[in-house]
Amino acid sequence: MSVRDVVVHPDATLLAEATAARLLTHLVDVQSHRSPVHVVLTGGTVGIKTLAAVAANPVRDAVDWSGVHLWWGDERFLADGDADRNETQAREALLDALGDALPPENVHAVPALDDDVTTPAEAADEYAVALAAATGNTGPAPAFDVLLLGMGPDGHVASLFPGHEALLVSGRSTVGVHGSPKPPPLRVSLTFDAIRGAREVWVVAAGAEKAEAVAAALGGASESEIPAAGALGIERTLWLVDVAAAGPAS
Ligand SMILES: O=C1O[C@H](COP(=O)(O)O)[C@@H](O)[C@H](O)[C@H]1O
Repeated sequence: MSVRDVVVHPDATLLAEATAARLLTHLVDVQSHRSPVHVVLTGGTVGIKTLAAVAANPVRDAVDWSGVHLWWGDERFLADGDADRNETQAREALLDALGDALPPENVHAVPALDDDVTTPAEAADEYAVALAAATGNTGPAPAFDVLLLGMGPDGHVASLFPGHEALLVSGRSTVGVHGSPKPPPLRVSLTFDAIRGAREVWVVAAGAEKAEAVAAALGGASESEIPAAGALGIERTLWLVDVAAAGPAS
């Protein structure tokens, strides 16, 4: 049976540091009985802060990064190296610091806008092929070991926004997103099918502006209203929040 836990940390900095410590320990634990390990990264404020905290944590050297594959839950459809790409921010926060320990072929960035890939749908299709290849083409996406998700104040996770048609896409692992209410408007996202194929889903959220969405998601809101409510792991769904995001009841 899937378990849901909520862990509240004092502030955004401690939330990021505790999430980083939790992630590193979890990777070490999983590597004691399974390889490779598939991790899905998130963009966003706390997501990137968490990656920087991983880079600064000495336990990162206890992880065998050659056996870790990194994916993204969503990406802003921009040119390679654009400062607003989640990949660019993740490279600056963590991947560059890992250096040779992390083989480049283990880093599965969402295709960027270029001469060959000109629409979010093309990028999504290419990413779906990469995801399926990682399963040996036996399924649409790996059973991710940990899937990290930030959450916007509107309750969006990855690039699945409230009321958006991308929420309804099923039977495939990725979707091209047009008209994102948060800039940039063009994005690529994992679908709920791919998200819900993860063993563990960790939603990280900080700040009072997220409190209403956290309460709604945990209080049984529909996923069309609050997409974070539909982000569930097969074995565990973990909500990692700070006091402000947990709201007055915490
Ligand atoms: O645009 C995005 O926003 C969300 C949440 O970001 P935050 O700054 O409010 O924490 C993030 O999860 C997503 O990956 C990103 O593309």
